[in-house]
This record gives sequence, structure tokens and C-alpha cells, in this order.
Amino acid sequence: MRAGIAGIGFMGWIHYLAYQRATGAELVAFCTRDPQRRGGDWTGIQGNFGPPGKQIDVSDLSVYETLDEMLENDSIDLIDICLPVHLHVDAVRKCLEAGKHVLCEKPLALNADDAASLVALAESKGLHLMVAHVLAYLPEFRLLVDAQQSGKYGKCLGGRFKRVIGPVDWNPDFYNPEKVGGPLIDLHVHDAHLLRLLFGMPKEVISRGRMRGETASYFESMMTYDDPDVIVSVGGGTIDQHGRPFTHGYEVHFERATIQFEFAGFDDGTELMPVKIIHEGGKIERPELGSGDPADAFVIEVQTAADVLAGKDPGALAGQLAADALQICELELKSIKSNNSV
Ligand SMILES: NC(=O)C1=CN([C@@H]2O[C@H](COP(=O)(O)OP(=O)(O)OC[C@H]3O[C@@H](n4cnc5c(N)ncnc54)[C@H](OP(=O)(O)O)[C@@H]3O)[C@@H](O)[C@H]2O)C=CC1
Ligand SMILES: O=C1CO[C@H](CO)[C@@H](O)[C@@H]1O
Repeated sequence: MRAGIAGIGFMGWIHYLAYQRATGAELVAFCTRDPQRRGGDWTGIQGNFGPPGKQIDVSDLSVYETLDEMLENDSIDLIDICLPVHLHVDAVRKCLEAGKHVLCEKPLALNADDAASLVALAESKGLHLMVAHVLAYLPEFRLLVDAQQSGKYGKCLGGRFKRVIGPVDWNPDFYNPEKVGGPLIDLHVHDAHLLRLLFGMPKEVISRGRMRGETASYFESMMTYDDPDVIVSVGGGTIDQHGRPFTHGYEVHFERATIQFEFAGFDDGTELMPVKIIHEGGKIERPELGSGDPADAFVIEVQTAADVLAGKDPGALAGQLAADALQICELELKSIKSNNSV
């Protein structure tokens, strides 16, 4: 698979690093508005994980200022979209119209209708639209999906999930529904996608939350499914207190095992309650889960995209799952706003 990255920011850099390590997925091009970055100076990029950006060798890469120019390169199979979310819909549409497969960073769009229209467009063109929902490739979360799919611990009966951050002062548009969509669409969508993978679409959603403008800033949701035994609660959002770390975690129970995990990224270091699988009968297993570097999951992600172009099932990357995840977030917002279950 020959790929071109659109947008060189935090995710553009992480995806670039992933292509350096992936097999079968080759980065051949990128586009950026920034002349310095077109010259390979990617210093100054720094996200909340991964190494800082550095000078890269662009001699073997085709470099463009705009996506339109990059789309004229017939040798590119797939465009890897690492642009801000408010640009995703136009960018994905353009790529599909130009006959390119797409791997788009999460969330696919700012709302479920736009996401569904992109999925339909890809289908009508016979192209793959994949969404880089990375959680399903992080080993701490992957093992839940694998256990659910293999049925090795019996039915997945439910769980509690959380994903919370401190104040978002790095992005003034964070709570703007036209730009980022607040924590529901930017952050919680990771869990909505995971829940969709584990449990399907909920039958009923009951959410309560604190609003900030048109979007929820902090919320708790209960979800029920066709199977009355399955009970899920999920919470998240922003706590506006400086120093409050990013945290995520879960406790998920199956018929024959319970799995627990917690992570906190404090300013002065990370703290972890590593994954534990508590088996029926009480045996506690502490599985070895790779290097702990989240960047590894992006290598698997681009490698999986290449496998999809070679004929494999898209699995967690399927565009429809990303559209469903946005629909779950919208159901939660609707429940919060109406003070009713939906
Ligand atoms: N999976 C994950 O863990 C994460 C996913 N994300 C997702 O990745 C996507 C990109 O986020 P992130 O990399 O953090 O964002 P950044 O702001 O760091 O990078 C986005 C890049 O898009 C380009 N761009 C082009 N047009 C515009 C425009 N009009 N306004 C702003 N930027 C523009 C810029 O690159 P240039 O100057 O080269 O054109 C910019 O650097 C989002 O969808 C986000 O939700 C983000 C963080 C983590
Ligand atoms: O997906 C993401 C990971 O978490 C970040 C917050 O810490 C989000 O802003 C980002 O979009």
C-alpha cells in the first residue's frame, strides 16, 4: 500500500513514525501548508505521547502544499487524513471522489449524519473508508475485543469505562460543535467505538451531564442492550482543574473472567494499574502486554489498513463502526439535553 499523509501535526508525525516501522505500508507522500515542514523540518511537533518531531529526510517522498495536488499523484493508493476533525468530511469526500482509499483519524466527522454519508459514498465507489480508532489496537483494550470475539471467557456481560481529562487550554475551539465537538466527540468517541465493538448498538441510553454551551463537558451514561443481562456504564469528559491528569480505564466482566485496567498521566509521571485478568476460581493473571508505548498501536493500525487493501476484513477500522460511535455519542447528548432516556 502506497500512502500519503494529509496534515502534519501531532497525528501526522505519529503516523509518519508508524509507516517507518510497518511492513506492507509505505509512506510515499505528504502534504502540508507549512513550507518548513515541506522541507522536512518537523521540529516543534509534540503531542501528549511519542517523541518530539525532528528533521526528516524528504528526498524519497513526494511533497505537496495541498491535498488537491497530492490527489493528482496516481501512484498513491490511500490517503491518511491527519487533519483537524472539522476538515475531515470535505477531505474524505475529495479523496473518495479522486478514487483513493482513505484512512481517517478519529472522529470520522462532527456528527453521525455526515459520517454515514461518507460511508455510503465509499461504498458507492467501491473504496475502503477506514477510521483510525486506535483504542482497539492498544493492547490493554485489544484484549477485551479479542476476548469478546473469541468467547474465551464466555459472554461479555458489561462493565464500567472512564476517560477524563483536565482543562483543555491548548485548543480554544475545543467546545465548539462546529470545530471539535467537546469531550464527547473528541475524547469519549474512543469509548463509544469500543462499546460498539464489544456490545453492538445500545437499546437504551440514559445520560446525565454538565453542559458547556451546546455540548456536554462531563457526563455519565448507562447503556442497556437487547440482552437484558448486559449492563454498561461509561463516564468521561473534562474536569477543569489544573494538574488533573488524563485518565482512562475499565472493569469489564465476562461470564468466566473479570478484567481491570487504569492509567493516569500525571504531570510528574504516569501511574498504572496494569491489566489484570481475574479468572473464575480466583486466579489472577497479569499478562505481558508489549512495550507500553502507545505509538506501537499506530504501527498495527497502518499495517492493518494495508492488509485491508490486500483483501482482509477491516475489523475495528470499518467506517460504519466509526459512524455508529458518533451515533452513540449523539444519543448520549440527546439524553443529557432532554433529561430522558433515549
Ligand atoms: N488517535 C489519537 O490518539 C489521537 C487522534 N487525534 C485526532 O487526529 C486529528 C488531528 O489532530 P492533531 O494531530 O492533534 O492536530 P494538529 O493540530 O496537531 O494537526 C493537524 C494538522 O492539520 C493541518 N491543517 C490543515 N489545514 C488546517 C486548518 N485549516 N487548521 C488547522 N490545521 C490544519 C495542519 O498541518 P499543516 O500545517 O501541515 O497543513 C495541522 O498541523 C483529529 O481528528 C484528532 O481528533 C488527535 C490526537 C490523538
Ligand atoms: O484522541 C485524543 C486523545 O486524547 C486527547 C486528550 O488527551 C484528545 O484531545 C485527542 O483527540
